Amino acid sequence: MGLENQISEFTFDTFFNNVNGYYRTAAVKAAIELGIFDIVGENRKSIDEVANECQSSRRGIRILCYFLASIGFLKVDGDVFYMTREMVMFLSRKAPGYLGDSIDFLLSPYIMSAFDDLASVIRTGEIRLSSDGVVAPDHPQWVMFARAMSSMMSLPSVLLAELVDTQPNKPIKVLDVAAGHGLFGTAVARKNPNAQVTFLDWENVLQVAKENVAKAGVEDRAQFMPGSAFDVDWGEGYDAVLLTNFLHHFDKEGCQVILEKAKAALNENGRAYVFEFIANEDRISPSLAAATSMMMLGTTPAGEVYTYSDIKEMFENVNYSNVELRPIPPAMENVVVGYKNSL
Ligand SMILES: Nc1ncnc2c1ncn2[C@@H]1O[C@H](CSCC[C@H]([NH3+])C(=O)O)[C@@H](O)[C@H]1O
Repeated sequence: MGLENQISEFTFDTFFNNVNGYYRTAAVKAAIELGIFDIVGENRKSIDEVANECQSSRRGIRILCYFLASIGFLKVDGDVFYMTREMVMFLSRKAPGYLGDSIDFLLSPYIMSAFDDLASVIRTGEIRLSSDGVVAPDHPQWVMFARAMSSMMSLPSVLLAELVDTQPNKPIKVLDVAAGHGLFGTAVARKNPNAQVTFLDWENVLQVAKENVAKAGVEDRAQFMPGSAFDVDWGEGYDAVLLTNFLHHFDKEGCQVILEKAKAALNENGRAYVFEFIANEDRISPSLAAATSMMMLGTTPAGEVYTYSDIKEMFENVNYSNVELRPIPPAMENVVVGYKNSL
């Protein structure tokens, strides 16, 4: 049963499919680890063939593959399994849109442990992870994030660069805050040969950004600024400040501190670009926005996913002149552009 049906009508299945939701997690993780999506790929494979190729028990593969087909991760025709074009695009290791690496971060024991006792997190308002969870200084989890999640950001980073670099080849100065893998700033540097880009993040995470900057061949136009975005001096005169997947880790006050720092660092025509999962005003769609809020509930002291009106209000509270929502399909995230001064 698809998620849409589950939310439109509560049934017996709704209860058990959600209580047993961890079977889905386990099955998808096992399939990625066993290489099942690479074995099936663009082929049609029988249970015996899959079992042989991944050197696994026939019973295990049979039960797993039928379950994967029941949750939409494989197609089945009798006892032959195959994948749709979309499945191949996201699940085949060699496809550019491959999502499988994200489990290294999303299903890491550290992140999963944040949800061991969610009721107590909610009752006490305190996360189970030590100190500030994933927003603690120099948190090693972000190095893993930068490696595991970068492939998901390669298309969005190119789409955001299109928005940022409106006048081709004009010298511009860009600050990529909480850069992680650094793909967003790197995409601007690749698009515009006269762009200078500064990458800000924890020292350990910047090592990954440096690798990606070198791979893109733009190291001569890259600077690195280690430390906390809340503490370090960002400098000034930037045409663009990129805030990608950062604000949802903090409460509104924290976000406003960041937006205010961005405003002070921008030049008179400068713009801040917030790239985020944005919840619709109903706060239940898109479902990944509501799910990302759950992630923040478990792993950060105060973060959550915001609606466009929340983000607009935060920008307005720190006196940006204009705020505009710019979807960049097919990315699931949206961009909110804040203009320091009127156009
Ligand atoms: N206080 C902080 N100062 C600077 N970076 C931080 C801070 N807290 C968390 N981070 C970084 O915030 C990033 C969030 S993940 C977002 C990474 C990237 N901008 C992307 O859109 O994919 C991680 O790289 C963290 O290391």
